[in-house]
This record gives sequence, structure tokens and C-alpha cells, in this order.
Amino acid sequence: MSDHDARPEDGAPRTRVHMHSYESQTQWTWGAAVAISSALARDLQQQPRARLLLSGGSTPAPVYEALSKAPLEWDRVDVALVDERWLLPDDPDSNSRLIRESLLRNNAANARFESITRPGRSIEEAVNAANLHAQAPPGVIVLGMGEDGHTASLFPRMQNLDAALAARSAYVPADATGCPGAGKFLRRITLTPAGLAPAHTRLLLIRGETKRKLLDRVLDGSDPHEYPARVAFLTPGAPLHIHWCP
Ligand SMILES: O=C(O)[C@H](O)[C@@H](O)[C@H](O)[C@H](O)COP(=O)(O)O
Repeated sequence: MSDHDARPEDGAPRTRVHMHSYESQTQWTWGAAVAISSALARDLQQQPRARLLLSGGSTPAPVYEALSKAPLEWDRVDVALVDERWLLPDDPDSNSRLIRESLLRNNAANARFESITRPGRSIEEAVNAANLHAQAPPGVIVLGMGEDGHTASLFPRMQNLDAALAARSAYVPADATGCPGAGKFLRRITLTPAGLAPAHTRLLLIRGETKRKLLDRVLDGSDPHEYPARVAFLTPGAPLHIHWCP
């Protein structure tokens, strides 16, 4: 693994981004899982409960599976979502389902998981519920980045992107109509920069050469409208640890 500060000339101040590059997916999986579990272990030493926010998508499942084996007091860990598609928690395409199947097993089976959606809940009620839970500040946040430069459900050219970036609440509804990176999941609920800010540990998990090249462009600028993933390092607070492998 090579561990160094990422190129920060225009966008990310050098001290705010740390790049962890691995040679293989196995090293990446365990490197990221150990980084997350170490941060949770530190929290559990100092406070009654630790709070972990996780992203969905196609990238992080192996890390969550490795993390599920970490020897932590998982019954003192609250796991919640960075974002959710407007799908019920059992839907195979929901982020809830991904996290239940990849993380909430082995040692982590005892973690307390908060889904955002629930049968009979409107999207406004779901956002309110997520914001109520968010009154407990997150310790560790795991972000992903799409090939269009989105993170959470903050998509380039999303209709309410300005409002989401400026929101004072931790979660807002997202309307990704017209955003190809959202696929067929246009209605969503997303973490905002305000929700990201309190965490003491921020990770971005990415894989592959396409995202590595995109990352260079993301780190070289400071406009979150072009690449909303920039909120990961532009939002004041903890530095961003990027874990990448080919
Ligand atoms: O629900 C979602 O879509 C995710 O939470 C999202 O923010 C994800 O992290 C990125 O889209 C990256 O996804 P990939 O890993 O599939 O590229």
C-alpha cells in the first residue's frame, strides 16, 4: 500500500485529503475495513455508542463483509445510511438491503441498524425520521463516488442540488430527474454537507482506473456543482481518507 497526500493544488488543501492506494482488491478490502473498525473502536472506548453512516452502490460490499468480522462490541454500534433510494428496505436495489446482507452478519449481526424508508412512510416522513436520528452526530462516514462525480445522492445538475448543498438539516429529499448517474432511482433521500460535517472520520471508497482519473479532476477544483463529490473534502471538519485500488 502507498499512503500519501493526494494532489491538492487548486481544490483540496493538502492536509485535507489522504490517499491510501492498494495493489489489490484484497488489500483494499482489509485496509479500508481496518480503518473503519479502528475508528469505531476508538469511539467505543470513549463513549457508550458509536455511530457509522454507510453508502450503497456497487463498490463497498466486500469492505462491509470484512468489517462484519471485526471484534467490536457491535451491540453498541448504530449503523445508518448516507443515502437511500426511494425503495422499501427489503427491495434488492435498496441500500438497506445491501448493508443488511453485507455488514449485519458475523460479529456485526448485533449492530443496531436504522433504515430510512418504511412501509407507509411518505418521503417527507422518512426524511424527518432520518433527521431525528441524525441528532446523534455520526462518528464515521463512508462515502462512494459515481462515475459522474456524485456522492451520497448529490448528483451533478440535480434540480435541488443548491438547496441540498445549503441545507441546515442532515438529510433532504433528492430529485435526480435528468441525472443519468442516478440510473432508474430518481427519488432518493440524501445526506447533506451539514450532515457530513460532524463526523470525525471520513472515508471515500473507490476502485478502478476510471474513478482514479475522475478523482484527479475532482481534487483539482472547488466547485461542488461540477462534481458534488467535492463536498467530501470541501466541507469543513475531518480530513478525507480515500481508499483506492485498481
Ligand atoms: O445509492 C447510491 O447510489 C449510493 O449510496 C451512491 O452514493 C454510491 O456511493 C455511488 O453511486 C457510487 O456507487 P458505485 O460504487 O456503484 O459506483
